[in-house]
Amino acid sequence: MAKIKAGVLGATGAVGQRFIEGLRGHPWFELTSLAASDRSAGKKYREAAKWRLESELPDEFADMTVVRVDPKEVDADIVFSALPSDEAKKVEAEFAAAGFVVASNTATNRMVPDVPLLIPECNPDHIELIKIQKERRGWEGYITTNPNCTTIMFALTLKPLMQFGIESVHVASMQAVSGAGYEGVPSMAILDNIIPYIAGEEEKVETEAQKILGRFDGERIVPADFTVSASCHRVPVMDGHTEAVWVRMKDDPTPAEVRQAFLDFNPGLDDLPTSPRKAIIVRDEPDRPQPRLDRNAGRGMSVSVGRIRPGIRYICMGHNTIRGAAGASILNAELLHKKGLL
Ligand SMILES: NC(=O)C1=CN([C@@H]2O[C@H](COP(=O)(O)OP(=O)(O)OC[C@H]3O[C@@H](n4cnc5c(N)ncnc54)[C@H](OP(=O)(O)O)[C@@H]3O)[C@@H](O)[C@H]2O)C=CC1
Ligand SMILES: N[C@@H](CC(=O)OP(=O)(O)O)C(=O)O
Repeated sequence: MAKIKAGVLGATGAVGQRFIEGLRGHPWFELTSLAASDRSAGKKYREAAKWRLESELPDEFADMTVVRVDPKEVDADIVFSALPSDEAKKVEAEFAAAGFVVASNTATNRMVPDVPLLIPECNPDHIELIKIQKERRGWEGYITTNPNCTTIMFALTLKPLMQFGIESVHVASMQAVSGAGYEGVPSMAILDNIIPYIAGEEEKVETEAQKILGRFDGERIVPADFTVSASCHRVPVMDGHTEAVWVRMKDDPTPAEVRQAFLDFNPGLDDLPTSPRKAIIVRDEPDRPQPRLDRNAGRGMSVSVGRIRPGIRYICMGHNTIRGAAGASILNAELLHKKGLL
């Protein structure tokens, strides 16, 4: 089978680099185009990007020439978007209109009614929106999105709890510095410190999960009927968002029932290459999960949960630039391919 040609928009950035890492040697996708700003276009990737991951910059991409973020310059069937939101707003629709499948990691289109906000383990049926989106807009291509990196961790853990009738969720996040990009938080601001504010984050966290866990009624997504109240904080951790979660449920399950629901959760995505063997990993030690020890579980795609207590209260944690960003988009693209939409 010929591989599907993939491009990365914003390929030189923090998330762009994770895309390159995640697409290297992918069995279905071949990375054919690396796009970034005019500052980088025309340069070899190794000159344009400061490679900041622990893995080596793959040789096969180091000498690729970076192109501009322009549908006429990008050679691909699908583009993974890791652009700043304001730039994404301008160009993602242009790419979709030009016939590209756009798997976007940016906030720009997530809450647009005819754009699926996907977590394959939670709402694979929401891809039905794609047909509606294409008809409405008259596009050859289409846009899908993945959630904010804080939303995705707790939304995934809520999926197996939906059976108990979720009424309200409270979440307090402890977010890694990589979520803000390499130059996002100065070291003098975050070392020996916690910053109890992340611009725009609580608004996203308080709305996205209801769309993800909502019901597709044949025309639109009817949001899930629970409230989310969030408090978001930046902590001096490199990678891995940790979240304290309180969930009130109509059936008032015990911690043992909640633990069992997490253990039983099997979304049946074993045939997708980026899918972890376990989407949710239950840690029974009293002091887990921890970002340094648990963020790479399932190659960065598992969400670890622990400290399940009456209330119901628990901690969840996952890798913010893999499960929370590039890995999430790649998993979405794999779902689209499996469903014949790519
Ligand atoms: N799912 C999630 O929650 C997460 C999402 N994100 C989102 O992913 C996106 C990328 O974040 P991150 O990688 O940290 O950002 P970076 O600042 O590290 O990278 C930005 C990338 O976009 C390119 N770029 C910047 N401005 C322009 C422009 N005007 N035209 C074309 N390309 C441009 C840059 O190219 P150059 O190097 O040439 O300047 C670079 O490749 C953001 O929207 C961010 O919010 C990030 C983390 C997690
Ligand atoms: N706000 C997240 C990362 C991010 O960019 O989120 P979004 O994709 O919703 O803009 C963080 O700082 O950790």
